[in-house]
Amino acid sequence: MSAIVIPTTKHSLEELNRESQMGRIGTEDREREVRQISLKNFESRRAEITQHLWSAATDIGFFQLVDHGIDMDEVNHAFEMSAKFFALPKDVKSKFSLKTGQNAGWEYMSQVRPSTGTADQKESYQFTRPRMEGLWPSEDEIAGFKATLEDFEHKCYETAMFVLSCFADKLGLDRDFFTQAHDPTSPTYQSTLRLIHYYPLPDEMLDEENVWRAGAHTDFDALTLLFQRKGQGGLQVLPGAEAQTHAWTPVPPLEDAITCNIGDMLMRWSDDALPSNFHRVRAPHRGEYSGPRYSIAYFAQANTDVLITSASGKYPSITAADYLAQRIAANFAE
Ligand SMILES: O=C(O)CCC(=O)C(=O)O
Ligand SMILES: [Fe+2]
Repeated sequence: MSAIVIPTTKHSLEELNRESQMGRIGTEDREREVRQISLKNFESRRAEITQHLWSAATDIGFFQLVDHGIDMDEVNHAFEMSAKFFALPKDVKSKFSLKTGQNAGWEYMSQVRPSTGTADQKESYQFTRPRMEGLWPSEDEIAGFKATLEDFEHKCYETAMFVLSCFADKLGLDRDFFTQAHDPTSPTYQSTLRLIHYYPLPDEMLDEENVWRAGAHTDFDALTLLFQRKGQGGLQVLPGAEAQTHAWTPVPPLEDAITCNIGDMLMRWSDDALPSNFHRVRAPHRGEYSGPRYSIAYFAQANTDVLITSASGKYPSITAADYLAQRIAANFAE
């Protein structure tokens, strides 16, 4: 049995030290429930929805939004664009390579998680509104790509802001506190839409121990919205408070649901009232579907000039720019 590499680098952020401990395979726990929350008639049901969101967020930390108002056609369309992008030849995709530290552009096999010390078996394309100069494929390369992504990103933004406004109510903040902190019209906006393509796993890699589609991590952001495809499972969650059990719960890949989780930025901001959670995408086991897996994530992360403060003083204040820069540096080599 080959040993799993557990990186021992000491980081200045507490969350990175936590993450470094999470690389082992562990076990499965199918008892935890990933709740589904309907956003139907959300304006008139706001109080009720807020209770459901808060309860799920402070319990398992992952929940799935249904009746969320983003049409299945739009979701399918975004996934079509994603498939077209990743199907481009490598030398074309290289024209749109990730700008260092910027969360914009294309990368492949370059994200090394502090938990596993090995590259995720994936490629991804990040869309961060103010940083896209030179990073869009032309209309000849993929017709409608830019317009589709811009539109889809905005729908994600609106959904994320609704959820965050419910949390703001519970935290005793102004309802639009987080909306102001994520202003998409500002050049300091740094929320990101990420298209992800996990490579098919060749037979000989199926039994290898330290092969991950996405190594265990918590998200850097305030709130993540994730779109999955039917039949393309592998996402697993582990609530932070139960991290020492190393018992992971599968998150079903429901096509019509948006899977949400709290990120570290919101955990700091809420003084741990809203806990971020570990999650990962494990490699398929022998006998399971091992073809490609596509997902799309929207990361709501406060604008660069926003100061993330902790009312209790538990965490030192840090700008959202510095916070993300440290997290990105710990995941991507220069
Ligand atoms: O692809 C997935 O299901 C999860 C991706 C993820 O956790 C991430 O990119 O942060
Ligand atoms: Fe994640």
